Amino acid sequence: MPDFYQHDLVTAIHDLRTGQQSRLEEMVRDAAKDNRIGLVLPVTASDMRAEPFDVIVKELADADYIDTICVSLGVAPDQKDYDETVAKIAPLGDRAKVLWTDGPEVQSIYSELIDAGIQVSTPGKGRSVWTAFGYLLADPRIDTFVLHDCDIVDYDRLLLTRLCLPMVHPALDFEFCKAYYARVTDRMHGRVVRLLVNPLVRALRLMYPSSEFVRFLASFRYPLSGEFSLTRNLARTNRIPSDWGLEVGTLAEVYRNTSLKRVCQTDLCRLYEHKHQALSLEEKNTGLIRMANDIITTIYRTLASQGVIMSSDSFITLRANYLRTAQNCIRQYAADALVNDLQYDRHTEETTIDAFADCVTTAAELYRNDPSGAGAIPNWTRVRAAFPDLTQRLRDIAN
Ligand SMILES: O=C(O)[C@H](O)COP(=O)(O)O
Repeated sequence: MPDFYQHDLVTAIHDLRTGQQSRLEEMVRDAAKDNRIGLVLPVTASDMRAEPFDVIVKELADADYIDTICVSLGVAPDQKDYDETVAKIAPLGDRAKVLWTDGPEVQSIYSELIDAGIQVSTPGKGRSVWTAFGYLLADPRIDTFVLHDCDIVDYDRLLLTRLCLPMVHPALDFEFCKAYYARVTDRMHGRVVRLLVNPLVRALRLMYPSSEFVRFLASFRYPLSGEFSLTRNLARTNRIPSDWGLEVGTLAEVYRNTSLKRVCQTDLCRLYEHKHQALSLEEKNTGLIRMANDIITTIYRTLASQGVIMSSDSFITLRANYLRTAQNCIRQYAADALVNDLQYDRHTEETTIDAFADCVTTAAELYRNDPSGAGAIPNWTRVRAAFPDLTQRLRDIAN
């Protein structure tokens, strides 16, 4: 995306197509001598067996600037899932370990935490990431934590380089770096970002103009990207939502725990493609509708925690305003698609925003029934206060 526009609150690191991969890697390699990097790869058994994971492992074999790799394996009930993952990552050497979150040892740690009143009962990417952060925290040498998904089609190391460099380069002082990209094949994807989050955040800006958090959210070009890097300190102090609110919830924690000038977003310089979830308008508790509900509820809860009062009337106005804004977005996407020679199914897009408008209302109910949301996993600072040796135990399990 070769433009150099900067949003007001969050620095954008653009891809101006001037940096050579070898040169960028050399910079990361130099910087990583003093600022060690730990990489978290959350993976399910089915993703581990899919082609993108093989490509990722092949590419990472040459990423010698990554000190430690924690493959957090979930949705993997069988011993053979674990054994196969261990075999697959063997080319990465001793720096890479599999943390099997469905395995008996990690499960017994979760039970211990639940007995002590620490909420880790919801399986999913949030819990896998949290557990992997614990594994990395046990090693005091690791300063920067990086995370990316394992279903990225056409993965190449440049993506990793661009996530690491803003964090580790000694001339820069960022504490959190979020990826952005366009999700495009022969059509535009990223339905939740394009058709829900972007118009919803615009509607929220209109209704709550003094909310700096809403302005912060509006500054991200792809607020749902699953790829980000952060300092050890933030990895320790951020709470992690265990549901689909993970990405937006992480932004809320970053907003709370660091200064805005230490936050940036980086263009991963690619048309990013991954597997797609179904959008079933009938099934309210699965796929993209479930994702939408979790995301909106996380936003409501975050606003409430910042003192914003949302009444029944404001939810009615928000829904109406969201819908109008989303319709405007569809007009913009249709124009963009046409000039880029992409397919564009306007009818499906319109049906989708109707379904998301219902989510704006459903999430209001969810929020009213549980305003503070018991779902987030406590941060590692709190957990380590209760269980000082826990991170080391995770390390011992994986080693
Ligand atoms: O990023 C998003 O909007 C959601 O993950 C859905 O993405 P998709 O429309 O590309 O499946």
